[in-house]
Amino acid sequence: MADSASKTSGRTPLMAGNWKMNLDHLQAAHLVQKLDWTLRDGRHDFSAVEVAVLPPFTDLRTVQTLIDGDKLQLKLGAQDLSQHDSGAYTGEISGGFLARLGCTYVVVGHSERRELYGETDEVVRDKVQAAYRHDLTPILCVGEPLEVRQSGEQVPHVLGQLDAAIEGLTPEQAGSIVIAYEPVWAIGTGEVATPEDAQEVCAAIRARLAERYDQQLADGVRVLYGGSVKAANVAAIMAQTDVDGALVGGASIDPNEFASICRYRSHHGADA
Ligand SMILES: O=C[C@H](O)COP(=O)(O)O
Repeated sequence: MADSASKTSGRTPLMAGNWKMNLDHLQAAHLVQKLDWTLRDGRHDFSAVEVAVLPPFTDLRTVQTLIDGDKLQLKLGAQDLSQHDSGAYTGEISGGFLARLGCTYVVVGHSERRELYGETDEVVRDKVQAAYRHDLTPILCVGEPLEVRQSGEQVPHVLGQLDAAIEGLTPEQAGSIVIAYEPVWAIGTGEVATPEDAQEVCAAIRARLAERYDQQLADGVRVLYGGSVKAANVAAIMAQTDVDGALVGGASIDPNEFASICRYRSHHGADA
């Protein structure tokens, strides 16, 4: 069986839970403790499959305290950051603040930010740059809306977003980015892309990185899939050559379901 346990890419899969605007800091503490307990109980190997939680800003301090205090192996990230570092930007959050809170990752360019808050490709590019200024790893989201998919233009659409967002990155920066392919029509709809759909676009993303940088760099970049990922469908998606993890929304606020997603290899009998 061509499951992910047989992948030889050398890329460590990443399962990142984007809680979106769910769970206050008390609920966050409960979820993280339950998630950690469930993963440890299943003898999860965090070095084989990295696990990150991306809570709302107001939960970050609480989750950081738990991770530090209890020596949890979960990674922490935020869902957005300002393109600016400091100053008169009411309501905004600097990447510097996130770094001080122990964040490793920050989501940039999620389709909900692009659609609901008017984030343009230029803003996304500036936020990617801001993330690197603060030693945060961007999880750059790209993906096509339904009408683009229906017209068969998903690859050029996604590559256009990618090109705009990585403009000006050094090879060192580009080599550490995480890219999440999230078809907009699959987000929160229960309509997951087929594994072949996910593979087509994830492979095109990697090929574009190889064109712009080099093959070795592209081979090291993790490309995630996001959109209605659940325990029941994750193994088939992860079996695709160019899919290196998942950006999980709804299913990530259920600790049992998310732990099961993180342990997707065990669905095929391999220990993860
Ligand atoms: O960031 C996560 C994605 O938007 C996917 O969300 P979903 O798993 O609820 O479809």
